Amino acid sequence: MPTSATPVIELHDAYIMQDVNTVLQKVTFTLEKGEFAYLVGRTGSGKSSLLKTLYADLPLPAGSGTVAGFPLPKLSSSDKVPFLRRKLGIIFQDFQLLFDRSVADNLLFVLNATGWSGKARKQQRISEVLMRVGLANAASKMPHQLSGGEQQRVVIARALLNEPLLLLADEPTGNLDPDVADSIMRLFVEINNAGTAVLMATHNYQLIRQYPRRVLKCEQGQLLDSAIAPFELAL
Ligand SMILES: Nc1ncnc2c1ncn2[C@@H]1O[C@H](COP(=O)(O)OP(=O)(O)OP(=O)(O)O)[C@@H](O)[C@H]1O
Repeated sequence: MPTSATPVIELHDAYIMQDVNTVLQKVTFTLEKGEFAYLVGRTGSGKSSLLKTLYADLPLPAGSGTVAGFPLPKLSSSDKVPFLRRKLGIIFQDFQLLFDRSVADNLLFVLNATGWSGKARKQQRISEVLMRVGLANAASKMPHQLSGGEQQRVVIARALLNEPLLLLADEPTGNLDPDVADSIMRLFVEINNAGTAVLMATHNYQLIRQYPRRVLKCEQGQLLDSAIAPFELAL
């Protein structure tokens, strides 16, 4: 099991592949516990593919890597994927809420799927995460009664249910207007300040300038790292 000094992500000479095509090669980087990094790069440069590899939706065919202490090679085809996913919070641009049930039931669905028991315990956890994202009064609402920003907060609450070590976010502010994007970003900063590592793919350079952090950039099949060699942010 990981110790407190174990990074949450460790990739060494990793190959990120889509089918038979190499998207990124020789990817080497480490994300420490509680660290925050952006993931940038042009459309099609490999951000989503890298994130998918990290949550074992794509295999790691060459190189080595661990996420939350789980070795990635061969993991995507094993029955251990759910154990990895319980250590992660995964947030996509399109919210993927279940629109046929309330906010509380969306969260309950995940608690039930991840082995929680005890009605009172589950209600308590749902209240806690909704409070955390500033939606204490939204439990009984249906997703369509919420704004886009509020729906994204529910998605973030859902990702926090199992106290993840790491949040992987793919364009979490992509469909939101600038003010709402800023409030979602502040929420990510708060969550990160409380100790959860965050890797966030984004095209929003304004947010990066406003909340400067380490930047990983997918470019021409490689991953550049601002912590090793600073680069211009412009696309
Ligand atoms: N399901 C798939 N099957 C085959 N190739 C894919 C698949 N998804 C993406 N690709 C290809 O992999 C490459 C990287 O795509 P990826 O979605 O990782 O880029 P991205 O940087 O996340 O782009 P965007 O900013 O548009 O989301 C692209 O060439 C893309 O066409």
